[in-house]
Order: sequence, then structure tokens, then C-alpha cells
Amino acid sequence: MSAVRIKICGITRIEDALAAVAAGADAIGFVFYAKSPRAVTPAQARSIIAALPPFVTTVGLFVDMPRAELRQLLGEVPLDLLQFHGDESAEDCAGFGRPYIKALRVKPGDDIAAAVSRYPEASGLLLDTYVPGVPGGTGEAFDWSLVPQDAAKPLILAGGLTPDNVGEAVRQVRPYAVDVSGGVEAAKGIKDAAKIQAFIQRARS
Ligand SMILES: O=C(O)c1ccccc1NCC(=O)[C@H](O)[C@H](O)COP(=O)(O)O
Repeated sequence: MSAVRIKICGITRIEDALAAVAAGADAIGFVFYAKSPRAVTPAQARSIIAALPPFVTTVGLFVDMPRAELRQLLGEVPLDLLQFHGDESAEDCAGFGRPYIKALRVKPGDDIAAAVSRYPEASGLLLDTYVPGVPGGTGEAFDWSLVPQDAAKPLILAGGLTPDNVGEAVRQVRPYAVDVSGGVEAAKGIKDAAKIQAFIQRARS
């Protein structure tokens, strides 16, 4: 089995992006959702991306953003992959000339395999925790036993991961990738380089 991929999400500063890359992250995520404490402007994201070395995947997170607004943003920011974190349908996620992943907010009793099948064009599905009224970045984990072992798409495990639980999460779920935001922060939107290093080392050990 290949090494688990790692995305560090909610990046707002160049130094945090570089710390993530130096620690071995495969991808970094930018939150384009104004209500988030981790929100960035297109100009901020562009200047962080300009500081990156090659071969780092840049991911933009959106929550039910109007299509015209998203198209304009994609003309301003060189994003490799789109992450839809709201109530977008498969049709809403398509047609932007970029691969996408869809976040599914998981709650007890959910049939994740059935939800995956609703997004046949997605590159993968990100599994996050359902918290009423909060679209993402909740810092809470869901019941990992709900994750199917034979999903039709690569699954990215998210929600409440930390340096302390990511090793067990990878052992139990065997996801394609893991995604973390709050678990590697010193404060909301401010990453902690030592926590990023510990997270990546434990995810891959
Ligand atoms: O981070 C936010 O504030 C946020 C707001 C709206 C939609 C998504 C958001 N974040 C998504 C992520 O950072 C991750 O994909 C995921 O939810 C993991 O977050 P965490 O539980 O903090 O590790």
C-alpha cells in the first residue's frame, strides 16, 4: 500500500505553507468562505502559492459559492483542485475545468458508499464530521467505523484529526489521504510547525 497523502488545510500565511511542505505535505488548502476564521482573499492565496516550490497541490475550499464568483476567482488564483464543502450537487461541482473533491459531512447512520455514488465525476470524496450549522473545520471526529473499505473513489479522512489520533485513524480506516486544519494550529488560522511535523510523521509511521 502506498503512503497516505496529507493535506494541511486552512493555510493563511506563507510561513505555514512552507512549514507544511518542508514537513512533507502533499497538498495545502485555502478556505474561500468569508465566515471562516481561516478565510483568505484571492490576493492572499495567490501570494502564498507564488512562494511554493513545485509539486505541491493547491486546493481551494468553497461553500455554496455562486458559479460566476467561483469562475472569477479561478481566473485570479492558480488552484489545482477544488473542494466543495457545502450542499453542492454533482452538477454544481462540474464545469470549472479543474478536478474536484466533494466533502461529505458524516453523521451516525449515514451510508457513505451511497453518498459517494452521487458524485461520479469527483476525483475523491472527503469525509468530514457533520455539525449542524458549521460547514467544516469543526475539529470534531466522526465514527470511523462508518467508512466503507471498498469505496468506489479515493477517500480523504478529515474531521478532528490531531498528531495524537492520526496514526490510529490511518491504521483503522486506511484512507487514500488525511486532511487536517485545527489539529495543527496554535490559534485559528495560525499553524504550528511542530504540530504539522508531528502530524505528518505519525500519519506515515
Ligand atoms: O476551516 C474552516 O473554517 C472551514 C470553513 C468552511 C468550510 C470548510 C472549512 N474547513 C475545512 C477543513 O479545514 C478540512 O477540510 C476539515 O474540515 C478538517 O478540519 P479540522 O476538523 O479542523 O481538522
